[in-house]
Amino acid sequence: MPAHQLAPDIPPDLPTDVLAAEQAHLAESRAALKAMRAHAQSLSADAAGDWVSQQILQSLLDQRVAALADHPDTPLFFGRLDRAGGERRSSRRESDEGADEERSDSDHEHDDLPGTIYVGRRHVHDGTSRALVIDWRAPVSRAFYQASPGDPMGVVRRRRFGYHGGALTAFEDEPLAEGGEIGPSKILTEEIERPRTGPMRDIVATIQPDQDEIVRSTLGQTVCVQGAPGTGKTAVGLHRAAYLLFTHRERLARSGVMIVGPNRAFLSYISSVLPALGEIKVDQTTVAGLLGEHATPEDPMVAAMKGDARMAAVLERALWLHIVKPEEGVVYTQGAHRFRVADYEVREIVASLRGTTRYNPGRAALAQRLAHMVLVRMEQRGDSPDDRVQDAVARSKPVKQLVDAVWPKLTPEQVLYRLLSDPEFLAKAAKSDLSPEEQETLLWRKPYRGWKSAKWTAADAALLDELRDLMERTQSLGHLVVDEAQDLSEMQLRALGRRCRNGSATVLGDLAQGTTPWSTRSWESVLKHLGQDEGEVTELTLGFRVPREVLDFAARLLPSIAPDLAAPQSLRPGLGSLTVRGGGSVAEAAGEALTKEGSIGVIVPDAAVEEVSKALAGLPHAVLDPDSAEEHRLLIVPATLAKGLEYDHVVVVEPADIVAAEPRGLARLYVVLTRAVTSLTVLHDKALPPQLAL
Ligand SMILES: Nc1ncnc2c1ncn2[C@@H]1O[C@H](COP(=O)(O)OP(=O)(O)OP(=O)(O)O)[C@@H](O)[C@H]1O
Repeated sequence: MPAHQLAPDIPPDLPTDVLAAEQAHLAESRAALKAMRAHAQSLSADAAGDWVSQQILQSLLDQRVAALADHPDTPLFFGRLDRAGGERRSSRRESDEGADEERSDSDHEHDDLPGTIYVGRRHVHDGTSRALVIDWRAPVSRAFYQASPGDPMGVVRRRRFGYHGGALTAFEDEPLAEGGEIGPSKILTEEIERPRTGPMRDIVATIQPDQDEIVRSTLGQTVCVQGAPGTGKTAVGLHRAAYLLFTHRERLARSGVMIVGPNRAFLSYISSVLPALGEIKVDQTTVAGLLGEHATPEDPMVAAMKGDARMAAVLERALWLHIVKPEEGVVYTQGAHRFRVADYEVREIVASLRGTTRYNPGRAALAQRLAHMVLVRMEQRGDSPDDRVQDAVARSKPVKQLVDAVWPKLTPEQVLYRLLSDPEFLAKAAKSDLSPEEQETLLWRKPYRGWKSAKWTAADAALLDELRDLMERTQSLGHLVVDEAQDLSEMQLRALGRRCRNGSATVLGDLAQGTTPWSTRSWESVLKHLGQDEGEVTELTLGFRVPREVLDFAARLLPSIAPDLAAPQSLRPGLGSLTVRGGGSVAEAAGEALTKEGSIGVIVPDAAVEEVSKALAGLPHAVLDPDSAEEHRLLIVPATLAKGLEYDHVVVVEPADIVAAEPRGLARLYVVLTRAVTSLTVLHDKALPPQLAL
């Protein structure tokens, strides 16, 4: 076991000379980072030739300066590796597959590394380019997360550092070269146990080996992670984004990386993790943010039907049904001359374009092909028209009129409006893909007066997006991280799939936490609809958030909501963390929680928010508001917004009402019962669901 198993306060048996040396290294690294920042600040964008280039260069320099900021409360390094041999050696030997394809600048500087390296949040070097701290994402840092006595990966000793505020106050050694077992790390446990305040924080210092495997999987690999509540899926997804951006900086700067989460409260909760890791250029959004903020309420049965992947073929037919069989040709007049394209020629062109192009480029191509035929006629007459003439003919009135009549200009809204309001048109588009009853389900009960006044729902947003893509190709990003993916409909998955068509994805979720009527039952199906069939499904099994006692309690719901999943495991026993109270007062429970350290979430049925807020009138509190930057220790959280969030102390009010509020209410209850880090208090006046009865 470690030579120096230490608490974060300076322990009496600490070898002070070793600690002093490490503190000196921290001071030296901080000074070097300051110098790197000063150097970046001194660089001028004036060297760039024109004004636009100057602005671009200046923005790059500003980003570089921002990335080099030293946050005094955040440890600059958290680990050290003493590698076999001790002499300077090359990190090339330790490179991994992904990093071989493309290397960041800082990696080039790692070619000749000292035998002892410090692993931290960013790369720091002194004036002679000696590496003082190495980025956790560099290939050589991998051993910090993966090395074990069974496979030391060339590491003799791993040292973990403990910090108090910004000061280095402890360390703990793990000898790796001597074989045998190493016990649990106290510093690691303390980091995991640290009370939560405010938004989610990064886990770079304590990423576990199985999590690290996912974080460092190569850019081309789509990974799908099934994991029980609190196993670190979200954390892993965010760290993978940071890892990929570091390893493939140039490529991903061009194509982009995006995080898609379940709601704005969740986005606000995770928003500071990537910036803390120096990654400020990642879009974080919700499905609604991506597909359109349409939120007209809708019967879940109808929404489920609209979310079915069979709609894709129906939409495709609906769009192409708008093409009218050409019955006439075109006559183009130039001076005294008339040039004709016959009706059968127009039919041939249309037939050859159909199915070989998206709708809008097809329209443009039809105009150009007609113009080209006119040009051929001109040439046959002895003229020598050039490309400009072809463009002019393509834009001419007779050609435009014919194109509009045969291949009409459309918007996605027009097509969907027609589909949802015209039974005959729907029947034609649906063919045998949808039964008459299913078609009936889709049709608006009360059609809108026109497509412009139609009010769209969240499920419609995915249909409109599908149509938009049939008209014009959607641009693909380099990598997409999709959180809480179990809740997405097949059509939503297709929409996200388009956005990583030429890239890859990290898909995160838990089949047991599916709360929508269209929640998936299998990850293979999710990958299929995402268009990433080759994706690898993997599982995280150890929970970091929820104490065992609480997790075991919540897991009683599993046989009813996800019978195929194994019971989740928790890292932390958390004895005494669970209280179940019949007839207890919410003000009293919240008051008790306020006497302890950390954040408090009072999770209530959505309909009870106001009532509970009144009951807590005597205590400073707020209702969870994703758009407010204000921080409150005591928050009332509507049950439907709790997904992905966590609080030190959770009070769950009236489980029976949470279950009764929606068709997958039991799964919702499982979600809310698994938000607690330290304690869970369940208050009920009504009977608990039978699965939970103690
Ligand atoms: N290796 C780790 N070291 C320290 N903390 C960790 C580690 N992995 C996860 N955590 C912490 O555990 C908590 C749960 O992580 P996270 O929210 O990523 O889990 P999740 O699997 O997405 O949960 P849920 O399914 O409930 O949304 C977070 O506070 C996270 O920081």
